[in-house]
Amino acid sequence: MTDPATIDLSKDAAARAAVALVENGMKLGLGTGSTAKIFVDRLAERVHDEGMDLRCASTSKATADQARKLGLVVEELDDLGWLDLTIDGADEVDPDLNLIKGGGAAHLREKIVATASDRMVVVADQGKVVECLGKFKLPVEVIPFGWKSTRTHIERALAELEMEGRPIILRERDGNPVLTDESNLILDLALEEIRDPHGLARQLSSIAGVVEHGLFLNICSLAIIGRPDGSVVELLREDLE
Ligand SMILES: O=C(CO)[C@H](O)[C@H](O)COP(=O)(O)O
Repeated sequence: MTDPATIDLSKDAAARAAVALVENGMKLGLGTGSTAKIFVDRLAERVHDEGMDLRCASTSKATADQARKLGLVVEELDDLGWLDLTIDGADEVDPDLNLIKGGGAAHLREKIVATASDRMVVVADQGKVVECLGKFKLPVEVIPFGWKSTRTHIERALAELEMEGRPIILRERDGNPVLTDESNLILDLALEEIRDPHGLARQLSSIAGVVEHGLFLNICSLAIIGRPDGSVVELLREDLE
C-alpha cells in the first residue's frame, strides 16, 4: 500500500504546479477534497505574497469556509458569471482525461462550476490515474423522494448496458445517509469497469430522480499528476484547451 505521507507529497506537488497557472485578476473555481484543500492553502500563500486580486467560486461549503478563513474572496457563482479556470481533484482520471468525481459528495456543484469555466484542471496523485474508469465506485446524487424507485431505474439502466448485478450502495456515515450540500443522497455504483462512459452517462442522466452522476466527460483539459519526489506529469487534452 502507498504510504499516506508519500501521497501528500504528491498532492502538494500537483497543487503547487496548479497555483502557477493562476493569473492576477482571474475568476477562479475552487474544488473539493484533500488535494483541492492543499491547492487552496498554496493559493492563499501566493495571493498574500504577491498581493493578487482574485475572485473565487467554491464547489462546497467546506472549501468556501477554508478559503474565506485564509482571506480569499469567495462569491456566488452567479455573481461571478463565467470563470477563467477551475482547479479540482478527482477520484479517477483515464487516458482521455475523463474523470470519476464525487468521492467527497460534491460532484454536482463541482460539475456546475467546472462547466461554467473556460478551463478545468485536475490535480491528483498518481494513484488516481487508471486505464479504464470504474474501480472507484461511481457516485450518483439522487433526490431523497422515491430514491428506492430511482435505484430500480438505475439497475434497469445498468442491465441495458450489460452491467447487471453490480451493487448500488447508499452512502452512509455513522449509520446515517450522507446528505450533500443540496440535501440529496448519494448512491455509489460498484461497477468495476466502465467500458462505455458516454452511454452510461446518457442513461443515468435520463432517469427521473437522478440529479447528477460523477462522470466528468470531455470537461477536464489538463491533469497535473504529482509524484512523491515533487515532480509532476501533465496530461493534456489539446482539443479542450
Ligand atoms: O470529487 C471530489 C469531491 O466530490 C474530490 O475532488 C475527489 O474525491 C478527490 O478527492 P481527494 O483529492 O481527497 O482524493
